[in-house]
Amino acid sequence: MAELPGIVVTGASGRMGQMLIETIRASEKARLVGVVERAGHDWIGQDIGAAMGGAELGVRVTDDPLEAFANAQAVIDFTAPEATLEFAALAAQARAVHVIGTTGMTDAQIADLGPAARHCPQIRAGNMSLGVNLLVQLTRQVAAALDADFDIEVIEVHHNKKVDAPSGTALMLGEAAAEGRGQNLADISDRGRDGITGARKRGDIGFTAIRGGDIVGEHDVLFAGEGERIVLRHMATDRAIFARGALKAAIWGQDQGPGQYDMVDVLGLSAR
Ligand SMILES: NC(=O)C1=CN([C@@H]2O[C@H](COP(=O)(O)OP(=O)(O)OC[C@H]3O[C@@H](n4cnc5c(N)ncnc54)[C@H](O)[C@@H]3O)[C@@H](O)[C@H]2O)C=CC1
Ligand SMILES: O=C(O)C1=N[C@H](C(=O)O)C[C@H](O)C1
Repeated sequence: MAELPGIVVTGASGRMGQMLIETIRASEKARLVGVVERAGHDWIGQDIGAAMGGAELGVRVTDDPLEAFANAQAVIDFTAPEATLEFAALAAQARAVHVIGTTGMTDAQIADLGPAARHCPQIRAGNMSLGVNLLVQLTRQVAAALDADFDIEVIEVHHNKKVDAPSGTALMLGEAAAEGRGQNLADISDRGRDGITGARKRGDIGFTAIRGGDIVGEHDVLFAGEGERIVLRHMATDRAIFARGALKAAIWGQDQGPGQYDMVDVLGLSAR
């Protein structure tokens, strides 16, 4: 019987890193073979299970990603944009599937991921949950069915530690709405209103970001017309939904050639 795919988790001490480690540990379809944290972190050298406050898992936290990736079939990476760029090059070198959940990347940083994907499958999504990826499709359909008499606003709500805005999910939803209208989001995006902004521009897609407490992640797409409103909503109450999606992507990626993929590919959702 073929050995289960060996997976490395980067950003091991993070909110998502720990959730991913738990998810892989509990899975019968993959093995945890490495965990990476940034140099200088307290957990470097410790057993990851013990560092997380539980039983030892026999995997030590390292700050050497190249060494960790060398023996892995997949890398699951929910860290920060600069780190993800470094990991993309190293995953390519190791020919390991690179699953990228990191958000807040600039367009230039996203373009810089391209060369690495010539050597390994690279699966990236601002949200790895089934529910949000379905909501993206619904948003595209509703936007295509309505004209610009309906103002579109994407409202996202997250915990007070989140460092990027709009969220990666909000951008996915905004892009889907723009596609539904046959437009580029960059041309009609309205972000960061403050002061005398003037009336809302017809056809724009607005973004609102709310931060507070321990909220895992909530996204509304509001279609506001004269005398009626439609709201499409996703509410995440458990980070496990993102970890399960990422693990599914890492396993799915074992059968793919080099290239760039997203969760629509992984989940086999209907054509765009
Ligand atoms: N695509 C998705 O479904 C989801 C994406 N995210 C995104 O994942 C990212 C991480 O989110 P959280 O876990 O909440 O953040 P966090 O701040 O709790 O964790 C990030 C971890 O990455 C580590 N890190 C940073 N630079 C590193 C480096 N060079 N080498 C190794 N480790 C490094 C940090 O030390 C930290 O432990 C964010 O961009 C967030 O938006 C979060 C949830 C779901
Ligand atoms: O940082 C988070 O927590 C989340 N980030 C992702 C995003 O930016 O959309 C996904 C999820 O909403 C949680």
